[in-house]
Amino acid sequence: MSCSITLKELSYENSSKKIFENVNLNVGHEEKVAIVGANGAGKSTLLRVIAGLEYSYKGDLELFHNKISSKKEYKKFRSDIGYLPQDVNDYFLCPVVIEDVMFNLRAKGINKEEAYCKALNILESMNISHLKDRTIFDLSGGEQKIVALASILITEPKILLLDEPTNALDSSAEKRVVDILNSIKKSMIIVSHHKTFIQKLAPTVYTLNKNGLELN
Ligand SMILES: Nc1ncnc2c1ncn2[C@@H]1O[C@H](COP(=O)(O)OP(=O)(O)OP(=O)(O)O)[C@@H](O)[C@H]1O
Repeated sequence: MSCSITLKELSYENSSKKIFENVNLNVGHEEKVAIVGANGAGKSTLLRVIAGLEYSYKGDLELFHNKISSKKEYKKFRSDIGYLPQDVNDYFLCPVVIEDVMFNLRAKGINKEEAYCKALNILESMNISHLKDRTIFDLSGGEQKIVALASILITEPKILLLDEPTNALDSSAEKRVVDILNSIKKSMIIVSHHKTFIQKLAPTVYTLNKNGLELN
């Protein structure tokens, strides 16, 4: 199987305790996998490790069959990874919605007009074009989440790491996110407590517990 993400005997501990251990996982090309588990089981930390935000792990992390053993090596793959954190507040790069959604395209050298058109298209496809000129920090938590998702999807990363993507969304926004994510053919790891959301999206579900990841 062609794997986008491979984890072998991955473990992580911070200064005071072991967060998770014995984590083994293969996520195939365009495969969608969900991870569930109790509060504090380490799901968000695991996603942060895969997203290249935590480096003091033990075991192997491979992206597209390349073993990542340093920050420098991770850099080669950073643009392939779209990471939606559980709390999106600290991750916005611009104060206005349309500017934030355009930002990563502009950073890749795409001209302003093209970036603007693409940003508008994605906001329309997510039914949030009415938010385009709003200040991000005046939006509701659910609106911020869906704007953050638009800012990630616009760059078309090969892998999506989504931490509670429907947290704070109302049912119509949740349905829109399900439809959008179902239409995207990418490798995904979705962390969520929403069982019905997961059922609609990910055929493979693991529980993270003290033994590692167990297939449900
Ligand atoms: N910045 C941090 N500093 C210290 N401990 C932390 C930090 N972030 C997380 N932890 C601890 O790591 C453990 C795992 O947290 P994590 O957020 O990864 O769990 P989770 O499974 O995502 O939980 P939840 O379902 O509640 O979101 C918890 O015991 C938490 O207290």
